[in-house]
Amino acid sequence: MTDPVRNLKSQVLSSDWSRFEKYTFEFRNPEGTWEIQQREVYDRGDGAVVLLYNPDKQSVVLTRQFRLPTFLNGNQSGLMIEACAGALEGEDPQMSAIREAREETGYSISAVEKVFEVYMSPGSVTEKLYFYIARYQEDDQVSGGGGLDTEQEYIEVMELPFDQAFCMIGNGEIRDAKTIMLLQHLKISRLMEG
Ligand SMILES: Nc1nc2c(ncn2[C@@H]2O[C@H](COP(=O)(O)OP(=O)(O)O[C@H]3O[C@H](CO)[C@@H](O)[C@H](O)[C@@H]3O)[C@@H](O)[C@H]2O)c(=O)[nH]1
Ligand SMILES: [Mg+2]
Repeated sequence: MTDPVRNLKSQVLSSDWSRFEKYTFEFRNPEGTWEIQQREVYDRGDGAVVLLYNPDKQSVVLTRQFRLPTFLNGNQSGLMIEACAGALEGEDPQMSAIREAREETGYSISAVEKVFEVYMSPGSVTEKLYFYIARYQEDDQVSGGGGLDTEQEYIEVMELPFDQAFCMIGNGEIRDAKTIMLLQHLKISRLMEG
């Protein structure tokens, strides 16, 4: 297959916590003609998300934390209910999911099950997010979680009945894409039905 892009050039607009670049490139359009395009792209690396679930208790573990971008766009409290997630820190995505579960929720899980890999916002963000689910037991909780103090995360851990969490998608209390995807995955795959 012919490469769809040639003469790719970029200008760094910001390079601080993450990288924001403006790309200019030639794109081979469906008619086979090369045309010049420009796109601004945000690169904050890849991430991993894991939904902890317990079919015996019919429960899931979620987190609640302040998310500035949502506050800037209509979410008055800025709080978001999410499955635990985090940026990959140079490690295997599975290990990252296990580490984030421990840091954010306090649950020490030893294995996760892969669901899928997804580009969450392909028009502007490079991030690929690795999705996992993991069964947990009550005695897997080895600390209160809450995230790293050094990262000023202030994460609240919420253990909820699965049915309640699922209803919270419908009533708008849960409006984070990765979390909705994983709750729906649990439902579709009937993993909560024993
Ligand atoms: N100083 C500074 N700190 C930042 C910035 N952005 C993030 N941080 C800090 O870095 C921490 C990153 O925490 P993680 O748990 O690794 O990531 P996350 O914010 O939970 O992100 C996860 O969810 C995102 C949204 O769904 C995903 O985009 C991301 O890949 C990951 O899965 C944040 O809590 C915050 O303390 C920034 O621009 N500046
Ligand atoms: Mg996180």
